[in-house]
Amino acid sequence: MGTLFSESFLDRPRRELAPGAYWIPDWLSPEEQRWLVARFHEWGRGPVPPRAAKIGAHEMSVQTVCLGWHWRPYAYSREAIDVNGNRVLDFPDWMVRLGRKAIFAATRDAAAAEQYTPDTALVNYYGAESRMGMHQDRDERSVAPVVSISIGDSCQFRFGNTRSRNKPYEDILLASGDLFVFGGPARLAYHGVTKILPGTAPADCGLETGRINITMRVTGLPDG
Ligand SMILES: O=C(O)CCC(=O)C(=O)O
Ligand SMILES: [Fe+2]
Repeated sequence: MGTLFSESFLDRPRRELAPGAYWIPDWLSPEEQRWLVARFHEWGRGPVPPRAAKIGAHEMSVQTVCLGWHWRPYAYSREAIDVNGNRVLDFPDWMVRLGRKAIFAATRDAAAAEQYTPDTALVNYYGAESRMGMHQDRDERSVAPVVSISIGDSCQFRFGNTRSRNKPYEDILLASGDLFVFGGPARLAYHGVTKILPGTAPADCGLETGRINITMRVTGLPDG
C-alpha cells in the first residue's frame, strides 16, 4: 500500500459486487488519506461536535459529524437540532470533485460523473468496538449513488440485497483507502459494518487507531 509500484490490485482487484455496487481497493493514495484525516480533525472541532446518533432509545456506537446537511435518523436539516442547534459546515467544493472522481472511477461514465453533485457527507468514526447494523440509506430524496471512502483500520463490511437485511449478503474487508460506490439497482441495498479489525491501519494513512468512513450523498433537498 505504501510501497512504490505496489501490485496490491492483484490481491484485491476491483469488483462489481452487484449491478451498481462497485468496490475499488486502494483508491486513495496514502498522501490523500493523510490529508483527509487532517480535515477530519478540523471538522471535529467545528460548529457541531461528533455525536453518537440515537435511533429511538438506542445510541449508535459510531460518532458522526456531518457536512452540508446534518443527518439524524430519518431526516436531514441544516442545523444540528439534536446536538447543539448550530448550522453544519458547508459541503466543500473539493469533496464534490472527489465524489465525481469516485463515480468516474467506479462507472467509467463521464456524463454520470460530471452531473454527480453530492450535498451532504456523513463522517463516521469507528472505535475498536463500533459496529453499524444492517440498514438502507433511504433518508435522501434522490436516487443518486452513495460514495463511501474508508481510512484507518479495516472493517468487515456486509453488503446485502434490496429486499431485507437478511441473506443473501456478502462480507468484504474494506481497508484504508478503499472506495465503495452503490447506486442504480444497488442504491437501496442493505449494508452494515459487522466488525472493526483493530491494529490494521497502515502506518502511513494518518490515523493510528479506529476507522473513518465518509459517505457522500445527494439529499435531493432544496438549497437554503
Ligand atoms: O462505515 C461504512 O462503511 C458504512 C457507513 C454507512 O453505511 C452509513 O453511514 O450509512
Ligand atoms: Fe449506510
